[in-house]
Amino acid sequence: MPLQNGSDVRGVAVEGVPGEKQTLNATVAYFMGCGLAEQLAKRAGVSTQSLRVSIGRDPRISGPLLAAALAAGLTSKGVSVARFGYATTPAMFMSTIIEGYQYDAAVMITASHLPYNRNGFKFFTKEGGYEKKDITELLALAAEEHTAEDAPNTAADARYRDDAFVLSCALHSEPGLIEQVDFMPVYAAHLREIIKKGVDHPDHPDQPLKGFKIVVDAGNGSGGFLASDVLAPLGADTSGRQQPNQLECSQGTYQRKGSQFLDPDGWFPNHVPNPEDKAAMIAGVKAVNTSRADLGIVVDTDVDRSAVVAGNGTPINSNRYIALMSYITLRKYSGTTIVTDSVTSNGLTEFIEGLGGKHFRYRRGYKNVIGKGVELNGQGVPTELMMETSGHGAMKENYYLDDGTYSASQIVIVMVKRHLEGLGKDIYGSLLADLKEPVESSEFRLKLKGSDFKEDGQKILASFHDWVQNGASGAEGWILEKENHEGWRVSIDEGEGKRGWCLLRASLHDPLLVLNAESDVRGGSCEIVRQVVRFFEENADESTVDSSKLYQGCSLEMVRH
Ligand SMILES: O=P(O)(O)OC[C@H]1O[C@H](O)[C@H](O)[C@@H](O)[C@@H]1O
Repeated sequence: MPLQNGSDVRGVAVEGVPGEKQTLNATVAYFMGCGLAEQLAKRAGVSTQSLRVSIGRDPRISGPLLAAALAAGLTSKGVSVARFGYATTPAMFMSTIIEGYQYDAAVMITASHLPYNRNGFKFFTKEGGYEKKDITELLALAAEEHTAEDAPNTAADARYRDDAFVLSCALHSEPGLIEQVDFMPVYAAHLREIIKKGVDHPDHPDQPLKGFKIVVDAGNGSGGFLASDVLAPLGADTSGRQQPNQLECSQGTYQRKGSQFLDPDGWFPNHVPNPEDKAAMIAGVKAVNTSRADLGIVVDTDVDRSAVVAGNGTPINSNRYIALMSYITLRKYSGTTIVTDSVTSNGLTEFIEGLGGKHFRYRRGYKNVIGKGVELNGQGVPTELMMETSGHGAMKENYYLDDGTYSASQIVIVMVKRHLEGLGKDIYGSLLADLKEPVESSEFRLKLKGSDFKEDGQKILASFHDWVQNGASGAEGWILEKENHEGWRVSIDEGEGKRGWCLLRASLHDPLLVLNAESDVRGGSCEIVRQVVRFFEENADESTVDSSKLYQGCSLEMVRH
């Protein structure tokens, strides 16, 4: 897809800097590369000439330009660069680990599940993803380079003409330092080994998935290789229906239904690849139902998030996905702690505790969730799984890597092993029977209007705390949860032994307050929201927050289970 004067590369976010959306273009990517060269060389105590960095990208339309600019910045300092083309975020990290490759650092160009015109960089060394402090240091180094006298003098004029800028950089960079590397087949082989070892099939160890139909919905992101290069070579039927009379007519040709949207297309023409997105999950369910598959796998653009669909068509994302991964983890590591984000259902805690595990309900943000797991292990608290309702999940045994591929592989392994034990192919009814789900759940995102939105949001949250604690009218039977790591989660007595909850918190990245509510009774979610409306009417100034969404009726944003 041709780029138009770089207009498509605006609004880039650098992962790891919550709330500070960078307006990056190729010029900035170039300087990011210069900064990265310097930062890594300093850390490793080696010259930039001996550094090796890999760059991958998802199919987002401005990816090639940003990759070229980043590579030009790195090579201008003498760093060797490997360009992988389409890749996934977990694959990029693994390029720092897998023998024979072991790059000093890896960069993924992606904005995860966000639309085609958004971009971000994710940086890795073999120690893991960059933390906020690493990004801050990198941005400072990049900014220094930007203002340095020896910066290419074309930068200023070309700022808004990124393609021209990249071209001029390319002319100055040393092509001998850039190598095109076909890494994804290596990574796919690594994943196949994980599944083979995990299943350890007594009869056909190299084809452990023979006899299973598994379909993938990659949403035209980078995850299509899972069907063709991982599952199919292991013996799975990834196409679905076998009978000619069941083929579906599409655009005049008969096609086998099954895995879908496998080809990378940065415009995401079918649905945004995102397991949190209803359209994406509906598409995954449809693929499983029409192909009568045993399992469906739905991934986001860069495949650090995933969800699955059970053979009976039940979508397993959010709380259900965490529950399933908790079951798998607790079978291997009994009694372990599982860290999740803050909006998980009460039923999930009961489920984890029922299996003998401990649930640490922390904050939103996968980096926060994983970081807490690392911290707990450091303190001697065994913590094997860290997972968000968004589909981000990491296991200690997998380098604490936020890896949707690994989670989905674990589910494939368990399904096959259970089948070998004579327990059938079902992974829903039998494994999640004890997971209590709320009757209703809802989420409302309320805009903070002012320039001091952070402060305004904190003030509103403080009043909400007092409003609940003082038992204000409307908040009778509302009790602040004992552990609150962001905003205020309230446990709500709904009568007859039933309990709902709501959480009011500030969004991680945007000027928003977010209200989540779950209820154990029909109409209960609306009732909770009605009380929160009362709180806003009495305590929040209309000029600082737009709470009108709450009035627009619960029905719009409420999901009935
Ligand atoms: O705080 P919010 O606006 O709900 O967003 C929070 C979410 O932002 C992104 O999607 C991150 O990838 C998630 O890890 C995080 O949980």
